[in-house]
Amino acid sequence: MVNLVIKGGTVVNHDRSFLADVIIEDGLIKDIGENLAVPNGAKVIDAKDKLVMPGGIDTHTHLDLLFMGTRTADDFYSGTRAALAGGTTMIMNFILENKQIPLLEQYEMNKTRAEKNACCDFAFHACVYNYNEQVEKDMEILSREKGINSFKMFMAYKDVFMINDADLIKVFKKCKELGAIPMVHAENGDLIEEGQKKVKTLGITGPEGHLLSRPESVEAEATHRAITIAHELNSPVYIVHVMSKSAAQAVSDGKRKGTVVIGEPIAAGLATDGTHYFNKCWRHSAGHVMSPPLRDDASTPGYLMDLLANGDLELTGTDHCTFNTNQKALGKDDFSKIPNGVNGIEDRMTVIWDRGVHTGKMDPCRFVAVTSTNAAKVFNIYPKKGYIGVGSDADIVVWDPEATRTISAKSHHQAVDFNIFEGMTFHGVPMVVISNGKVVVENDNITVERGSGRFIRTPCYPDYVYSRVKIRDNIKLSKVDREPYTGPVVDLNNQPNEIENHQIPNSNGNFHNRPLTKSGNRNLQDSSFSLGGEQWDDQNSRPSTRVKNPPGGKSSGIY
Ligand SMILES: NC(=O)NCCC(=O)O
Ligand SMILES: [Zn+2]
Ligand SMILES: [Zn+2]
Repeated sequence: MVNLVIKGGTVVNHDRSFLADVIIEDGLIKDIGENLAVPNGAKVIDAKDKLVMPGGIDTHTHLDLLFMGTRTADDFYSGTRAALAGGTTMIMNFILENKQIPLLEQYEMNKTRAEKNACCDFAFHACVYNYNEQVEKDMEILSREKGINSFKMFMAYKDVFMINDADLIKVFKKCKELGAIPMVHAENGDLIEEGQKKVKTLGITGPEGHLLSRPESVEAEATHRAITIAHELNSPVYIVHVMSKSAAQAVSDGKRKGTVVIGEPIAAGLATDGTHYFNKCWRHSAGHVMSPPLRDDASTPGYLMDLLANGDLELTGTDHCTFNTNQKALGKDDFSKIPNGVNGIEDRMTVIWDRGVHTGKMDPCRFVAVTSTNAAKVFNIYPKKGYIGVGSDADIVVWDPEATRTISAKSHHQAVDFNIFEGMTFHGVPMVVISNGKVVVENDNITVERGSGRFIRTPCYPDYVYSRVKIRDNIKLSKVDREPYTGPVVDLNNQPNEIENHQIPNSNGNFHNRPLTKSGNRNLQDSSFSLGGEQWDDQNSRPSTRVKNPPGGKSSGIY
């Protein structure tokens, strides 16, 4: 049965745009073409002068999350309803429960809640806090049987969610074995702890302390570390909420070096900044507290948008994690107790259109790529999602590129009582939103059904991420064929006493004078000269010959 015909609009996909009608039947796109006949009984949506685009996919949400002692203002119902109001038709929510609860149980809890309440389709990312046999088994079941292809680790939130580097490496390796995507919240948790102590010692207790204790370098260092680990393991890595210029630069550098790194800026970081932390109004200032913080370098949003436009950053989420003012007030006397998180689920599409397309930084095709298609590709659900094509899910937004929306907590559909974009006017507004073939938003009327959203499985080994990884794994290092060395070899037990007064490092890298042997030579039998497979030069104590020299003179950075 034909349900809907979208007439006369410009269809915009990530790769091209063209004038066409779109016919929708049973939740799927049935036909696309010019001047299609309207089948009997079909509802017609007039899209003249409008754009017909794949509904947005928000890669990063926290709905119904208990965090820092309190539960988010938005649950799966209010959050997905607001998402649809803004033109987002699918969300990807983090499963983030108390780390004592096994991952599989966390998954079941979240799936039950979402299936009962979500109004749009949803998928999940799981979070991993450490590595052991149980976690390994759960990761296998989640990815092979339960439809989860992404695992997030926190390099911050010390003593709560933070994972150590050794376990982080193990999780990266496990993800690679499973064809899953390791994601990281990249901030140095140990340095944040130091920063918080320092800032509090100065008597700073207000929200500005949040920014001051988490400087850019703390985000950039962890971003660089995560990318380096991925590079050396030939693993992909997904950096969630890239918030600063220097972290974004680390992502760009990683890409240029050939690492498969996906950088995700969020609506907040693309359109507002950390100068708000210095606002005299505590409520206003605390309302912007999130981690990593918005940056007080006011050129940051424009810079992040530039990188999103040129491809260095790949896709967008919101990190929608909302707390009302009375919840933020848990930290009224101590910034480190302010629940972290801001809104965006409803605002993202409009914010990115305005700051990205309306400014001329990106074209509508790139907008579709960064708000929908690239997410579908990265998480392996393309072209079911993220594409206007025959057979794809009918998740569609009819977009008015010229209409404007002034955002306010008074009129938004998010449950939270604060909006970080309060009073800001943006171009680009969804006129009609179609979710699973049903009109759910039309001229500001929202008609959603609690529990109508479906769980979308994200299969492992997305080509978009893994095809390069697989090819590179097949490029084997080979040794250099050469004639064996047949010349003399120094006898270490019978050397002239030429290093008598030199200090040489022991195997810990400490320096000490070696005792002379009876023969008057240094006793070199305990081989302090060999550190980690490297020969050491006695004169200036640095490696002189790399024993494990890679073939062809290549360093380990072959990618
Ligand atoms: N980002 C934030 O401030 N809150 C949500 C948890 C997280 O993603 O770190
Ligand atoms: Zn995070
Ligand atoms: Zn988050």
